Amino acid sequence: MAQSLNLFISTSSPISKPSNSFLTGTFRWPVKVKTSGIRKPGQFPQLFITKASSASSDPETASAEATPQVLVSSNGIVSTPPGQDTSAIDVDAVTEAELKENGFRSTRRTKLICTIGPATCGSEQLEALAIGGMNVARINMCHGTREWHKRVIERVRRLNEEKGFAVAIMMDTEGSEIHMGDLGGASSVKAEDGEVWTFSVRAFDSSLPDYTINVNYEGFAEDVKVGDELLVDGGMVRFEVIEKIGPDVKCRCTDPGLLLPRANLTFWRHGSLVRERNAMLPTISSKDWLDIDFGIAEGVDFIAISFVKSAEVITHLKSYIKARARDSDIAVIAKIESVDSLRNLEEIILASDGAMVARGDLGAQIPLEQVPSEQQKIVQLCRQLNKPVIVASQLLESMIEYPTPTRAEVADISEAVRQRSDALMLSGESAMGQYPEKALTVLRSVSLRIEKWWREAKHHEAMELPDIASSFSDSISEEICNSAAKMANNLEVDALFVYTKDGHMASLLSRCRPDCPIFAFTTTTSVRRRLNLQWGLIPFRLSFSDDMESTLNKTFALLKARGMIKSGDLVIAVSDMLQSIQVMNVP
Ligand SMILES: Nc1ncnc2c1ncn2[C@@H]1O[C@H](COP(=O)(O)OP(=O)(O)O)[C@@H](O)[C@H]1O
Ligand SMILES: C=C(OP(=O)(O)O)C(=O)O
Repeated sequence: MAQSLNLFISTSSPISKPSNSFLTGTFRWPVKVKTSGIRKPGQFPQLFITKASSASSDPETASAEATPQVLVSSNGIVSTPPGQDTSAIDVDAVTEAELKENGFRSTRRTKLICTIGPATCGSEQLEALAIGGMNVARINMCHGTREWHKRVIERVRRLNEEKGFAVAIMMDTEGSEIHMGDLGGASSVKAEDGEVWTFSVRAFDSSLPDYTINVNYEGFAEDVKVGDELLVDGGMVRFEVIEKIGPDVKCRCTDPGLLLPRANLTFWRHGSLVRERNAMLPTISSKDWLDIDFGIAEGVDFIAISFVKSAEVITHLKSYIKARARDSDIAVIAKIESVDSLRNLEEIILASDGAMVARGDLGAQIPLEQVPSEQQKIVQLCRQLNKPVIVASQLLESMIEYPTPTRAEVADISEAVRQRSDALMLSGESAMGQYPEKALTVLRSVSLRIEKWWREAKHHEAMELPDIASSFSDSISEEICNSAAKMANNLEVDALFVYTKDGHMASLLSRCRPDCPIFAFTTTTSVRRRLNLQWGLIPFRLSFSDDMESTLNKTFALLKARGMIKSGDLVIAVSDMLQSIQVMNVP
């Protein structure tokens, strides 16, 4: 008889215990729980443990003994008497089309995001990144035209369709930040120590005069004062303001470095950030709204909002998205990169679908030495509140120019992985660097190594995960996922399976950061892509059949075909999809 332990939570509807149930454990049948009226009886999430069939991929040699016992009814009880079911895992249960659609194989837990720019926008380059582990492609609306971004989105979508990837698209808005203009077509310009440059709000008709930088903020010349310090790209290059002449501001370079097109500008006075009118600018500019319309029309998976100051802007954007596209499940990511966003951190994260620690701009707004502790705080808070979190910027800055990372960069990546952030993001390294694929390889191999070390050393965190459920049925999901993840670690099972409609239960499992991989099965392509941002989730899209057993067989078959599980593996599965499971009334 197959190794099988089934844990069910049923409604209090009057049902009797069937004679041949598999119920084991410390609870009594029927388990009485009060229904909140949110879900109908029989629609509760569910947890069970099963053992992968010892059947080889050859159904001829399949053993009925090892058939997974997955037996459910709408009232939450097992059926199919032991020994009667002889169906082994059938590799034919999964179609060619489904195999092709689900080509994704990595069990790396930390997800990787690549900003797409001139160095990576071609189909072949995008495919190389997808093969190299890119889970999400980020397009930054601060650069390039909408037509350019549209072509990138089309290429990524084609790649997903033709090669079975689930690369999600994240559109990042420009926001109302002060930034430099284009550099007259140059991809970068070096500013040397002591050189005098002019920062001007003037619109130049033809090409920019030498040593001149255009600034996008009308009030710039009025706001800065002689003696102010001007930081480009969060301090990568520094200038001192030496003279103001009408719309022109003359500055001397004090810390040399590379000026990149449209780099962010901040100015400091007597060691403090000057926010003044910049702080009054709207979070979402009129250009951003047009970009957001573009993102909605293109069906991007995530919209990242720059310089979020409060939760209201996130709530406002989410209702706008719903009004524009009723069925849209675009997730909104808050970029934490300003003093205001730190001040209102918890309410912003609660209102958002995820957050980004945008260390580039954050490091220009708070002292650099505070960035690591803020990063840790944001990562932990996001996990507690069950929101995916991205650590971004300068992870491999030196690889924009050089083929190998610095030791300090490797240590920085390791720390973000050790903190269990959901995702790491490449910016200039992949957008315009000389070694985008190599940079991605470094992210991948460092992530894998630290994750492995963490598991081997049995570093289970004792992090307190607060209850976050807002309804009774959500509480059930949360308890099941917490228990399943704990059980998975204690029993050292090989995988967690989650069958999920909207991804919620998958994210609850991910939040626990269990040791084993989490295979997440959903029926929707967009949910699959969205889950691809979250720690430890390996998302697949499949159509489910009416009975859970054949769905389970199908998922085993898919994973076997992909070489991701093997016969005899022990699996814990949870599901929030009982609605679609066949009703089998218990006599
Ligand atoms: N779509 C694009 N077109 C041209 N250059 C880009 C694009 N996206 C990114 N880049 C380049 O990569 C650099 C780093 O990207 P990113 O961090 O997203 O931008 P920024 O820090 O300027 O907001 C940018 O400064 C820019 O030089
Ligand atoms: C990711 C960031 O934002 P952006 O690239 O838009 O400046 C950052 O500032 O770290």
